[in-house]
Amino acid sequence: MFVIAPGTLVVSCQAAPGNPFHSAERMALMARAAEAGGAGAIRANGAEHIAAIRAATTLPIIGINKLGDPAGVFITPTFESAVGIVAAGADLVALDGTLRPRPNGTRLDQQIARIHAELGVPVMADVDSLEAGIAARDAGADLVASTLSGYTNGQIPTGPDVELVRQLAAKLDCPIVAEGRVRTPDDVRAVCEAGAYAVVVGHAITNPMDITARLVSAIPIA
Ligand SMILES: CC(=O)N[C@H](C=O)[C@@H](O)[C@H](O)[C@H](O)COP(=O)(O)O
Repeated sequence: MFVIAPGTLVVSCQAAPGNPFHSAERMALMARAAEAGGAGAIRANGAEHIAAIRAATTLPIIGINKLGDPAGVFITPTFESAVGIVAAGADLVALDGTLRPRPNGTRLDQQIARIHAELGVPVMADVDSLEAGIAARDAGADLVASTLSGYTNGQIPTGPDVELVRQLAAKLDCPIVAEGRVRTPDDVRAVCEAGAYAVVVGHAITNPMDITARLVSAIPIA
């Protein structure tokens, strides 16, 4: 049971501190707007925002809890960080599934096993490579997502990692979720043709600052 249906567009309703939309109420409005537009699920960060979104929509929620240093493992890095988001209403927990060292020497397979056993929800591993995806599936992940591709080394690419989605879909026996820099209908088609089970879109829908900056940067300098 994967919580999200095949062919779902998931809208990531996140706003970091410093973003004028950084509040639970505003993220709940984003979730309602996403639902009205046809989204089939929401991705959200932190117990407070998830609780507000849970009260505003019946859509499934992929919950995360960003903690610690963004240069390392910071998306739901421990079992403990998953407890509050499930209590707040998350139906599925997403967590860092890269091969990087985890906090306090914890192991991915142990974290996933505890989430399954004690919280009773499926787990989606956010990975950055085929190798990490294979390891995360072996560790018990129910779904694998391309979320962290482009963020763990070097320069951040402009578009989604369609090739990683294709490789994960060809190799793994679980749903593959395309996430990260999906911005246009062509991007959505490309990741779906590559084998994505579902597609997560964040900034291109829920971050007006990012949308504005991209359009401003397209204005020719006089
Ligand atoms: C790398 C990282 O921290 N990704 C985060 C994961 O939750 C979010 O900041 C992204 O917005 C989300 O993955 C959706 O991606 P995009 O906003 O590119 O559509």
